[in-house]
Amino acid sequence: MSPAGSRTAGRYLQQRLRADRRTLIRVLVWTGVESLPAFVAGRAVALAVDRGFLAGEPLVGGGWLALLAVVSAVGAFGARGALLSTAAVVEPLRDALMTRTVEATLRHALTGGRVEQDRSGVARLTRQVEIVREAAGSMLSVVCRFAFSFVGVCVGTLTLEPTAALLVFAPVTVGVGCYVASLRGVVRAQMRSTLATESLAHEAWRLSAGLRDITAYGLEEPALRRLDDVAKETARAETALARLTALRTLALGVGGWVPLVLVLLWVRWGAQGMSAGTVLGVLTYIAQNLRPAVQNLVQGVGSTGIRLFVTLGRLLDDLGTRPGGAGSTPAPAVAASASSTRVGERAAGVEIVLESVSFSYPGGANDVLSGIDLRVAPGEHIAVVGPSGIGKSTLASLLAGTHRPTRGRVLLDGVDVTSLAPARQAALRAYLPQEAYVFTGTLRENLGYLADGRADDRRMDRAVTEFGLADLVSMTGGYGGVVDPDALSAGQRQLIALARAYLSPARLIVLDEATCHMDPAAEARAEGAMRERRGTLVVIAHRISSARAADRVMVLDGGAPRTGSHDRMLAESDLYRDLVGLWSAKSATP
Ligand SMILES: Nc1ncnc2c1ncn2[C@@H]1O[C@H](COP(=O)(O)OP(=O)(O)OP(=O)(O)O)[C@@H](O)[C@H]1O
Repeated sequence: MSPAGSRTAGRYLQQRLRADRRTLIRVLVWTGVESLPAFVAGRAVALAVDRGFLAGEPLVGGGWLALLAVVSAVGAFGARGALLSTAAVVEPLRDALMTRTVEATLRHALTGGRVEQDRSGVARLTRQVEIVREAAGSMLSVVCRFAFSFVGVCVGTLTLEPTAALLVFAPVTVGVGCYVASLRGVVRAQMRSTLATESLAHEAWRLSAGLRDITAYGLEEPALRRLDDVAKETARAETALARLTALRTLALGVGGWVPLVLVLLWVRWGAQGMSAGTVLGVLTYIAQNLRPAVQNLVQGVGSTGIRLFVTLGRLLDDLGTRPGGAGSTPAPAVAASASSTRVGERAAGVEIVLESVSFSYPGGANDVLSGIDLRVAPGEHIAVVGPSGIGKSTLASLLAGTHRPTRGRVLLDGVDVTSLAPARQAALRAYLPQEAYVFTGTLRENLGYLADGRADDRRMDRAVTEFGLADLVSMTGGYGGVVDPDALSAGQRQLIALARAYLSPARLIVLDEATCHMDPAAEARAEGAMRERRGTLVVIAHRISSARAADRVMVLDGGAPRTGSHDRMLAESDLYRDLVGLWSAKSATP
């Protein structure tokens, strides 16, 4: 991602919106209809109170409220139109990005690129395109709704009491204005933080890959200094981002709460002879319409908006600056492991759906897992975290079909996993528990055990490079050498099991702490290779690096599980924050 990425993204979005003005106007018209209640709500409440209920005319009061109900129904109809017209803006954007992705891939393939690498890259870019589509739709709705609600509230309040309108208009303009002005900096800080995190991963990877040479040449100190510099830059970038993100709360406070406080103070001490209906009307405008609109705007722009700019910036960077770049967007740590060694035939991902899944062990008094709902998209990479004994391994075995839910269903590509014949199950998914299974036999037999006879030496070479098994191959004297499981370390056994799953045609891989006996560098390398392999990946994580690298984290805490990105879970889940703290402390302990 180049630093100009967000500017490129902004220009691209502007071009797209300008090119389709008519659809954009439709969005505005429908959002206007949707926002009608914001124009009339306070006024209708004021009239209902003053001319109806307080004037002893309940029918008149009821009539005004009924009118408000009708306007709300029209607003709901408008919401439908707004949604459809937003889709009409966003879908062509998605199509255009997809077309560029496919064109770039074909161009690369025709000019001698590696088709295998492109395939995996297209999957990654497709995911990015989907993120852009969702975020662009959401941003368009949020911004248009805020604009109409703000105008509606100002106009409505003006018709009720001009001074109150000023008390609303001024703080919202200041709060939202300052926030919008700070956004450029926030996007830059977000990009800096993303780049710094990636550099850190890259540096750590380089270091671990070259450890032997570093020790041989006595270069430990400069290598550590370099890593230290990158780590410090990451810390600085994260701190700067956190500071700017705090502005969001300030903007919410100024734009959302200050108007309410000012109006209440003014009613108490400044307003002369203001009717009860007018006070209620103004408060209705603020509480019902203005505050939610400000909140949605600030939160939406702060998370979805930034994601949109950062993702689109990266995507355009990859498609534009590297015409053949459709296959070249892995994070550097992954890219390093994704050398020229790719498995020739890649599996497409499995869709996982959990429908109200509960499970208790026979004789157990309570459910270990209760009412879990989850959808994992094909090709998605999800990390499951939670305290010891919460049911992570149980969940893994339910996904693999080795346990049957007490209630609910686990569907793989729409089929109940427990209804699949064992051979079909085994072909669809590879499930690796903590203790890896290695048998007395040749290394070739061990590695190719799940590959259905399709793992030739060329593919095995690739797996060996990906997982750093070269030493083991020399130790056994080649693929034909016999492996003695008792002579291997637990980490070596896990590497063999991982390489075996990697070579299998399984479209779902479930790793239940399957890397727990490896050192962090070997683990990062192995998980990187698994991510590159495409297919759906579920990792029961026991290190922060696994959770950070996943598309989504699922936090099991005994209640309904939460899922979201690493950053989102950090912000939303106390338990996840605690776990991350614990992991960080552990990894810092010598
Ligand atoms: N075969 C079993 N029979 C009865 N209870 C079991 C069995 N296996 C696990 N449990 C219990 O189910 C609960 C969840 O266990 P599970 O191994 O899924 O948790 P976990 O979160 O993966 O733990 P850890 O992080 O320590 O691996 C625990 O209370 C455990 O004692």
